[in-house]
Amino acid sequence: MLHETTQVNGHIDLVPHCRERDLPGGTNWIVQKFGGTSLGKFAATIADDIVLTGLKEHRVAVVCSARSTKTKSEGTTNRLLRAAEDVLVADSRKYVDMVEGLRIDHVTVGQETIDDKDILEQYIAHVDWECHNLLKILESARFLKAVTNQTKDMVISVGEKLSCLLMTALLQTKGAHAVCVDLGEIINRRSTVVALDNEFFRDLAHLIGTKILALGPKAVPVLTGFFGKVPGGLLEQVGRGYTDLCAAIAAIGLQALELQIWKEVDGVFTADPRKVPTARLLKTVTPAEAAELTFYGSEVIHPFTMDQVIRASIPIRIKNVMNPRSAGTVIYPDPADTVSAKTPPGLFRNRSATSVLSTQPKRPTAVTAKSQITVLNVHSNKRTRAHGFLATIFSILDQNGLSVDLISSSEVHVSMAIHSENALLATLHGEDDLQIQSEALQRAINSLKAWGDVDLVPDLAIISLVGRQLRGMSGISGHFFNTLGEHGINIEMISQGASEISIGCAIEEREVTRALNVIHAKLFTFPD
Ligand SMILES: Nc1ncnc2c1ncn2[C@@H]1O[C@H](COP(=O)(O)OP(=O)(O)O)[C@@H](O)[C@H]1O
Ligand SMILES: N[C@@H](CC(=O)OP(=O)(O)O)C(=O)O
Repeated sequence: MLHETTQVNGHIDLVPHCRERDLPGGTNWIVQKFGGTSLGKFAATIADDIVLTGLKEHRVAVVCSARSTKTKSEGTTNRLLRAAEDVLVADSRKYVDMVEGLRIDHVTVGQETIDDKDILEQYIAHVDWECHNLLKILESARFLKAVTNQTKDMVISVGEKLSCLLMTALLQTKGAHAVCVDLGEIINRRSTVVALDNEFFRDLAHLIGTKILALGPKAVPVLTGFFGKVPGGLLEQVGRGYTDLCAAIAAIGLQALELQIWKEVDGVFTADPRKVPTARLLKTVTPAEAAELTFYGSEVIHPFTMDQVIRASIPIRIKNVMNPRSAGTVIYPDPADTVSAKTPPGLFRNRSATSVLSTQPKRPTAVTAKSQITVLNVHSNKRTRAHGFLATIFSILDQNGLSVDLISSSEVHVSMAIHSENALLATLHGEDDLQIQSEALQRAINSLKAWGDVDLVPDLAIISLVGRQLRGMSGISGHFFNTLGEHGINIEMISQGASEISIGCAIEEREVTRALNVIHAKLFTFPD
C-alpha cells in the first residue's frame, strides 16, 4: 500500500492512500454535514449528542464547514476572503492580524472544549501549523500582486481544515477513532478533467469513498467540506455553501443510507421561522422546491447537491443541531417527476402529469425572501429592439460578475433584479441621493449606457412563492400579487420563472417581514 505523508510540526501523519477498487455495496453509512454557524456555536454538543449518538447504529462520516461564531458574514470563510483581498492593498498588513485573529479564536475554542491535555496540545500544534502555512500563501500572493481563483481556494480551504481539526479532537476526547481527512488534494492534479459534469462527480465520489474506506472499520472520518482543486476553482464554479456538495459526493462514494444536513432550524418551513412565527415545518419537499427556495433566499441546501444525491437515490434530511430528536425535513423526488424524467425529451411540456400529491388540495409549499436586491432598468435607445440587445446586456453583467435573479422585459425595455452575496450594490440616502457602492455595478452601468438609458432602484428584496403544485393552481399569481396590493406593499417588478414552480416579485426591503407574514396568513392558512 502506498502512503502519502503530511508533516505537522514534527509529527508525521500517515494517511493511507490506496489504489482504486470497487466499493462494497450495502453499507451502513450515514453522512452528517454541519454548517459553519452550528459548528461555531455548538461544536462540543455536536460531537457528543449527534455524532456519538449516530455511531451507536451506523458508521458515520462527518463533513465540516468553516466555523462562524455569530453569523456567516462574520464567519471564518468571509474573514479569510477579506484577508486575501487585503494582500493587494498597498502597505496594508491587516491580513497578518486577521490570520492571528483566526488562530487565537481556534486555539481559544480548543482550550475551552478539549479536556484531554495531549489531544489539546496536538490540536494547537496543528492549528498553528495551518495558520503558519496560510500566512505563507498570503505573503506569496502579495509578492506576486495577484490573488487568483486558485489562491482564493487555497486560502478558504484553511477554514474547513481548522474546523475539522477541532471536531476530530473533540471526538477523540470521547474515545472515538476520529481521523481528520483533508480533501484539499483529493483531485488529482494530472487529471485532464475540464468540466464539473456527472462524470467528474462520479469519479470524485469514488475517490472519496475509497479514501474513507481505507481508514479501516473503526475510523470516524471527519472530512473537510472543502474538496480541492476543481477545474476553474471551487469558489468560482460551485460557490459558497460548497460543503453541502462535498457531503453529497461523500454520501454517494459511501453509498450512504442518508445524507443529513444539520442546521439551526428543525428543517424547511413554510416561511423563515425567524420572520414568520406561524410558519410550519414541512415533512418533505422535492429537490426542485429545495433548489428554488435556496436560490430565493432560504438557505436550505446548495442546489448542485440535490442533483447528485437524487441521482444516487439517497434521501437528504435537514435536521436541527439544537433539537436532534426532531425528524426534520426529508428532500425526496415526487415520483411524478421521476416518471416524466424517463419520458423522451421534447419541446412539449405535459401539463397533465399527475403528482402523487394530486389527491390532496393544491397549495404552495413555501414563501421566501432574498435581500440586497437592486433593480437595474435599461430602456433601449433604438425604436425597436436591436438584434442582440438582451445578449449584450447579459454579457456586460456577466463580465462584471453580476448575476440576474429576476428578469422582465418588453420590446425596448428590460428590468433585472440583481444581487450581490457579500456587499450592497447601491443604496438610497434620503430622497434622491443614490450611492453606488459596487465598482462592478458602476462599470456595468457605464457599458450599458451605450445601449440606452439606465436607472437603478436600490434597497429591494425579492419575495417568491414556491411550490411544485403552483403550475396547476389557477389564479394563484392573482392571489399573491393582490394580497401584497391589499396591504399597500408596492411591487417594483414581477416575474414568473420558467420552471413554473415559483412566482416572484421585487418589493421594498423594509417591507419584507410584513410581506412574508401577510402572504403566509392569506395563502398558507388551511386545516391540516
Ligand atoms: N423556509 C425556511 N425554512 C427554514 N429555514 C429558513 C427558511 N427561510 C429562511 N430560513 C433561515 O435559514 C437559516 C438556515 O439555517 P442555518 O443553520 O443558519 O444555516 P447554515 O447551516 O447554512 O448556517 C435559518 O436561520 C432560517 O431562519
Ligand atoms: N464555509 C463555506 C462553505 C459552506 O458550505 O458553508 P455553510 O455550510 O456554513 O453554508 C462558506 O462559508 O460558504
